[in-house]
Amino acid sequence: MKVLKFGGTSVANAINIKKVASIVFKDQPEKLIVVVSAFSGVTDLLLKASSFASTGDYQYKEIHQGIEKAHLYCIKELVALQKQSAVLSEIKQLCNELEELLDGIYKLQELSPKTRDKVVSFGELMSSRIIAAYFSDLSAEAAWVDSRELIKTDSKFGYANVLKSFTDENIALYFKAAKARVFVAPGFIASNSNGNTTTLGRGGSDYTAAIFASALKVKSLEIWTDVSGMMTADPRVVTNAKPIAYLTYKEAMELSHFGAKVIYPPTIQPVMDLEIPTAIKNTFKPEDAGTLLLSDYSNGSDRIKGISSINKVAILTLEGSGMVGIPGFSKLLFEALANDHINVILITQSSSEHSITVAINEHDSLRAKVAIDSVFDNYIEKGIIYPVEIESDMAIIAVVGDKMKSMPGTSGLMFSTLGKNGINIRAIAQGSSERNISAVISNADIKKAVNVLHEVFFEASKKQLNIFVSGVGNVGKKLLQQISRQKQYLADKHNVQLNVIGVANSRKMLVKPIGILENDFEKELGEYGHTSDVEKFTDEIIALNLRNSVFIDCTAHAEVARTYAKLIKKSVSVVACNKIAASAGYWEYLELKHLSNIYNAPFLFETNVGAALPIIGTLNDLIKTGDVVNKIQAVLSGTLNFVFNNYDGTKPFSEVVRQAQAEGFTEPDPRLDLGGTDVMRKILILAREAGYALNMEDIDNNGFLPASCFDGSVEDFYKEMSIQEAHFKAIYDKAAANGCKLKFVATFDNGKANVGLQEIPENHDLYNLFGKDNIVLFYTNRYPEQPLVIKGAGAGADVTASGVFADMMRVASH
Ligand SMILES: NC(=O)C1=CN([C@@H]2O[C@H](COP(=O)(O)OP(=O)(O)OC[C@H]3O[C@@H](n4cnc5c(N)ncnc54)[C@H](OP(=O)(O)O)[C@@H]3O)[C@@H](O)[C@H]2O)C=CC1
Ligand SMILES: N[C@@H](CC=O)C(=O)O
Repeated sequence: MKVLKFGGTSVANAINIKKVASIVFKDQPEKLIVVVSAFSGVTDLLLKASSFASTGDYQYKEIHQGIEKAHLYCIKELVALQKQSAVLSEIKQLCNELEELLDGIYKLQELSPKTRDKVVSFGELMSSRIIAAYFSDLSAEAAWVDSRELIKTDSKFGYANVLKSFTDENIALYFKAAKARVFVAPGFIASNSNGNTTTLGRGGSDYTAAIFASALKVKSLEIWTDVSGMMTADPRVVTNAKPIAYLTYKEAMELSHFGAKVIYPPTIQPVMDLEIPTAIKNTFKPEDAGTLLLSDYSNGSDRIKGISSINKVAILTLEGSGMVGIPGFSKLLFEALANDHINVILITQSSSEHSITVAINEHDSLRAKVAIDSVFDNYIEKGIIYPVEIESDMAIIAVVGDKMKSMPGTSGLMFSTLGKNGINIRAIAQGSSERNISAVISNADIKKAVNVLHEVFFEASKKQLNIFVSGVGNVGKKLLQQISRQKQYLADKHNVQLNVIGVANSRKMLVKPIGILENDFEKELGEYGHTSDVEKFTDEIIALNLRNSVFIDCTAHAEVARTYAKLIKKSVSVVACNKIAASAGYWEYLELKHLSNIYNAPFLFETNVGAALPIIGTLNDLIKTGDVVNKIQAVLSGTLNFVFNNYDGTKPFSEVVRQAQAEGFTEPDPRLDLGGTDVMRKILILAREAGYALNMEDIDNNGFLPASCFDGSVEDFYKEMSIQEAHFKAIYDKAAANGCKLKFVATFDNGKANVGLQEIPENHDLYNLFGKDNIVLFYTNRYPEQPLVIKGAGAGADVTASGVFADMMRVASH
């Protein structure tokens, strides 16, 4: 014998009920009990109607009519015409009874739990009658059975307790004598010793099925629903959630208590006691394996089977010296809550016994405070206990799995993952069964928390990186192209999934949680983007609160650089080719590095010096391994190297500069390159990364541009450079006459830094430097005479974008 239960959407309408029939009558030669719940939404409507009636609101009539119409319509859709009249009159009669009951409530304007149970029972009574009539139409072996006659409870209306042995005996006797093969029984409803209808709690149809299953010690119980089993997480929150093939009863109990709504928690106890295999299957995809609940299963090593959460929780903390070492203190606390019917979801007490924290439903929090404070008012008056503190807007996240007790490191992984993602944990609880570790966190973090934990426990194979690019000019655009080209490779070979979620330029910004197509970003930005606003862009990133978020700054804008601290404090990593932050005031630079450490969000800017050349990374490695940098000599401007490599007076100086700009080597404002500011920033960043506390003001700039070039706009700058052509020619001729090349050199020596144009003779390390190349010579304790040299292309959108990309991948593997 088997028990099958169909609920909610499985019995929403005639089409779905036909699907149920195809499952029930498919190759099932054995006896079956089919437990059904009310048609989808009907229980809510019945509750609403009774509540309207009790407040004297005539709308209950309309609801009643709607319910009647829907049920009669369903009969016409399901049952053959010649067999309809019997069931139509049965349902009509039930509808009349229901109407009389509602009229009575309306007249008395009173609704007791007993009457409410009676009203809601009509949902299951009608659905089961109709389905039984339909099944009888399909097979002569089908019959209706009244669960109220068989399942006996106490009189706790709304949530009645089953009188187990009496019920078991009743059920066994009944089915021993019954002749049909397929029995259709209403779920959820039962009766007390006086024959009054009781109910088993919302979702109680699952429980009805389990009661039948355990009373008859059936071979299996099947709970048919609209999902393919219990999932590793709520699929509405985690897109990669997957069905769990096997669960122990205890794991299922933990998951269902903790918000996984697939099975009604009390259902599990009766089947667990008798070790009845229980399958959770999908009516709409019967071919899916679903989830099988067993007492134990030896294969499978997943230490965590699922992640669940409860929202809208408040935590109450009772604290004070008055509770230390006093027996019975917690009893008083929990009695106060119990007396006020307040359910406690989680408890934690520090071993110092100085505080107890409990989590409860948010809507009970004020009642709980009043109840507890009044019990402890004596202690509060004496100042040895503080009044209860309430923290609302909390949520509980739990990881569940039997095997975690035999595998160390589960809680370590859980908490470090939450920590790495900037999720603050307010309280922790782990039952002694070691089957569930729960943490209380802010409600705002719950989606992110479930996703990051799902990623580490179930998707170890793919890490999501959520990318926001500010600045989509030369470098930003190239970066998006590179991401687009490389995405599949990274997903396949490195298990990193790149999602570009936001882009912005100075005019428009767009944040699109489902992702922006990198190759189409200009179109999307144009069509759907809003007016750009640096603050709003970062606020949206923070509000989205996506795991592994990385903000990429490809602008040259100070306002954008000013947002880093705010982002890092929310655990958003920052990758910048914009040099403004790392070359701002020393304390601002240090603050960002410090924040990056405490919030565990990388702040990376390798491209600030020498584009994609591994200069900052190499310097960091030297310092980390104990080397000391004594001197740096470098050519750090791609623009200036290009200009002086290409200028010999045959073409005007200003035109060579224009060419450098057209090639994408210059800053958005080329005066920063020509005036030496860009190189000052770079040597400053190197000195700082080497451990020296320098500022821009500490650097001497031996510039070569006449002061007049800095007046006016960028166009004025180009005009002025043409006017000053003779000045540039003279500088060039003098160097050439000395057999030298012109290089704009940056030096850091003995704690001091300077930049300036130098004539470099042929035998010098800096002489053979072509095109837009950069070179850096590090003189350190380990490299005292022969410096460590890094040389190569030091500017250009493509190389810079690749350096930014590499920093981004460093964030991914952080
Ligand atoms: N080019 C190179 O070789 C290297 C460049 N870098 C750095 O890369 C950065 C970008 O350079 P590059 O791509 O050449 O510059 P571009 O001028 O080509 O691009 C700058 C981008 O920033 C956008 N922008 C400006 N202000 C804002 C703002 N407030 N909010 C959002 N976006 C804004 C611009 O928008 P809009 O288009 O609307 O003006 C544009 O999309 C610079 O900081 C530079 O120092 C670093 C190493 C090498
Ligand atoms: N404008 C810079 C680009 C890289 O930082 C340069 O010319 O080197």
